[in-house]
Amino acid sequence: MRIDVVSLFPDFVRQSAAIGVVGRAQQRELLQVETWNPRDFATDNYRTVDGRPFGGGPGMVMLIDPLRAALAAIREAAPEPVHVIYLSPQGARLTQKKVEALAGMPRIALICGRYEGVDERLIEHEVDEELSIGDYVLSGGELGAAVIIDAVGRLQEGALNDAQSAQQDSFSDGLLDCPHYTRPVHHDVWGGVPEVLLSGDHAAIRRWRRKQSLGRTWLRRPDLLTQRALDDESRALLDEFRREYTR
Ligand SMILES: CN(C)c1ccccc1CNc1ccc(C(N)=O)cn1
Repeated sequence: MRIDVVSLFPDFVRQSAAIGVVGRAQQRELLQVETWNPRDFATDNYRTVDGRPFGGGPGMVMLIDPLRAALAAIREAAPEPVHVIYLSPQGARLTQKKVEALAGMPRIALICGRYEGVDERLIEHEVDEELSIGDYVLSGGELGAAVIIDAVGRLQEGALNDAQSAQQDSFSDGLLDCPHYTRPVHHDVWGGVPEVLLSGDHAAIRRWRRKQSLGRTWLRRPDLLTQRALDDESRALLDEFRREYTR
């Protein structure tokens, strides 16, 4: 998969994508991340990328033409069609479901706004999808781009080893993860570890973990539970958790 990022701070995006699982995915050519600076596509001597807002008011707006030229260069750089995403607080909330959809695409382009954002006509004519990583205001879209690169990059076939993909699965079935423990078995300040995890009874351990994931999701993110039907076994485990919880 190829991801092209349009940003006034290309180093930030490139360096964050060079680290860890995503960096390794790039080395293995499972993922390609390219950055494009709109300033390199500005045609005036001052390499201007922003303009004063029509209608007045504070701040600046990113100009259409440098962005449009960068997108044209992106399209020209490889044959596959490009799905163009604009990161902004006005976008649809990014979810794992959306990440999985993006991870299956041959190419995406991520446009990172700075200042007060970009001219609406660029969004109207060039952007396929506006996405937000959460309901908060950042100085630019680059952190959103880094989030998408990471979430999509780790889903590329071969990016994760077995342990990591198991961890991915525990989140991906729409539930929160269960608690995890490691040595010491008995911590002199914070005590012990749930007995079942020391029992060696792998069926009981699987059951306990599933019950904890269901229970935690019910306690902390009940909204996630309404989004997915529970099979009979999960329903029974959750009922058991709830009975024990209120006791
Ligand atoms: C300057 N701002 C507010 C702005 C306005 C419009 C577009 C881009 C930006 C850049 N900032 C962003 C970008 C994304 C998110 C998000 N929640 O995904 C938060 N902030």
